[in-house]
Amino acid sequence: MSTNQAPDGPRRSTVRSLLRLWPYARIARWRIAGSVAAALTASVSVLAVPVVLRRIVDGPIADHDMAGLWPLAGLLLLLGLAEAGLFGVRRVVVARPLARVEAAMRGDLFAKLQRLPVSFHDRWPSGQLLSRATSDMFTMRLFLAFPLVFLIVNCTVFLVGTGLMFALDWRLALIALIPMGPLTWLTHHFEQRYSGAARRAQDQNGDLATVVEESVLGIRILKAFGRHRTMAERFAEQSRSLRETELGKAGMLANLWAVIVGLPELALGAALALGAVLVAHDEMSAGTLVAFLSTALALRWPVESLGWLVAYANEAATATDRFYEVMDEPEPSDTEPSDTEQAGPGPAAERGIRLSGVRFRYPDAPADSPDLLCGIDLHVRPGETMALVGATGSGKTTLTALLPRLYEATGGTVALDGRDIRTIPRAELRELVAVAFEEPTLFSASVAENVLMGAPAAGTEQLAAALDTAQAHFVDRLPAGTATQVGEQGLSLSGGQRQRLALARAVVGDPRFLVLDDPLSALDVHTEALVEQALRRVLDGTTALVVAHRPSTVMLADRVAVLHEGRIAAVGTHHELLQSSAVYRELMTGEAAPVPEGISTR
Ligand SMILES: Nc1ncnc2c1ncn2[C@@H]1O[C@H](COP(=O)(O)OP(=O)(O)OP(=O)(O)O)[C@@H](O)[C@H]1O
Repeated sequence: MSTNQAPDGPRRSTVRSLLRLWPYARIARWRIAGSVAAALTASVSVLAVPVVLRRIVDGPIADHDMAGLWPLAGLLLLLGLAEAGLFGVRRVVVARPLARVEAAMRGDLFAKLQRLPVSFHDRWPSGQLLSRATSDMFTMRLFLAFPLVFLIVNCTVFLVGTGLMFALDWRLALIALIPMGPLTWLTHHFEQRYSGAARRAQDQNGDLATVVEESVLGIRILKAFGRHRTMAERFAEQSRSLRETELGKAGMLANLWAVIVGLPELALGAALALGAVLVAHDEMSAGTLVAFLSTALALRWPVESLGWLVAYANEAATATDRFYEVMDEPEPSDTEPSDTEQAGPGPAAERGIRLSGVRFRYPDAPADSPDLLCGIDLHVRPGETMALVGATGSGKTTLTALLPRLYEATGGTVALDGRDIRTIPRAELRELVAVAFEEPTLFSASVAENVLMGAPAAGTEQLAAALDTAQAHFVDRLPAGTATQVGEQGLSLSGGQRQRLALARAVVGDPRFLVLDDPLSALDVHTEALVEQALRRVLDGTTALVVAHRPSTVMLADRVAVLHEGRIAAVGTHHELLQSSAVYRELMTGEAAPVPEGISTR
């Protein structure tokens, strides 16, 4: 799916999208209602001004009664103060709870991202997710704080003010309202066009975040290859597209604004001219004309604000859509096992890891390509270490990712100790199977926190043992030992050091099943030998599948499985396979002919 395009299909309804904010907005419903009440009272007090003005003009001013003027002038002042005070109250009432709403939405989005399968993250650029968790959240919060309140308040004020104008003089009111028809049509038309542009801008914002993130994370490569200029150009281009979309939005809004402001002014001018004629013919009092004028002026803001309120509502609806595009993603099912399935390990023959007829293809693989894995049958006996070898790109990493259900097999079954992994609760499965990938990922946390991620309940002794197994003694020389913070993604450590910490993380929980994806690839020969020695002890007590590229890693295993063209082509010991499997021989030695007995393959 393209994540930087508005989804196709029927045009979405702004109102329906905004209604989806309710589950979160309800956290602050009373505060929002209080805010609406305060703003409404303030606005209605503004509408009381023309009524008082009429009394002043037709009363004390017409009668030259100064004594009668002061109380009414005092009332005007009070109305002004009430309006200012209530608008202040509105801001205070709503600010804090809306920060809570935003925090709740962001928390749910983050939790959802953690639960979504790896295949989702393969599809979605991280910048798109980042912008949904930041700028979109801000847009939604701001909408609840201001535009939502003003949409309700301004519509109410408009209706009350219109009623007041009709009560003052229906002829003038009719003239003043003539522009409403064209304005309604125009706003509807604007909303349709603006929503497309708003979506485009928010998606482009996400793309821009992706470029920034990639260039920051890949800064070493960019510098080393002198590609920072190319990246800067890419950034400038994305930034230009975003600017053009934003300018387009501003242009649309400016055009609407010109009509929204201009048309009512013309109508008001015509109403005033008629009013002046009526006053001259004594068919209307001067006070009524003043009151009508000030009512019409008080309605200017509600009408003029319509453009940006509709625009902002649209942005918030788009942000809501983008938020729910992630929240609505189906999560992998975590089937609760039945009693029989929970009964524990199956028969002895079924113990260990068993893959039967396992098929797999990536969702975005070309339709005419064969499955990457097309019928894998493999049994790793309990306590056995099985090495998995195969040409580069043959699917070894993919196969290992099926065990902890990072990807779901598209056919066949994977069973651990006789239990289909789809029936094992995910949390339990992740405890049973520990993994270390070729690309070791560390987090901005201490060494200890990174390693203990593999077994949160483990103590310092297990931590030390795991570091020892992984030959990660370099930790002792770090400034604060295991409490040393490793930089973002562990970039302050060398590749080999990161790999050893990842290995320690995999073994710290003493897992029942261990999956290692070429765990020693970044180590020098000396360290590799030391890690191998220690690893041998760990592998003795566990059932393991180890992806191996080099004979030295293969030597850790009891048996070797050869992955070739989506199937297990051969299984046997290293020496057996050197004799019997041409594919294996070629992989290990680069030669297809049998290797004479006694010749080392290292
Ligand atoms: N997330 C993904 N989405 C789509 N295709 C993928 C994805 N990950 C890997 N592939 C493709 O699947 C194939 C197998 O990849 P995999 O990483 O499993 O191979 P491998 O045998 O581990 O390779 P290597 O020995 O180089 O590590 C490759 O052709 C790769 O392009």
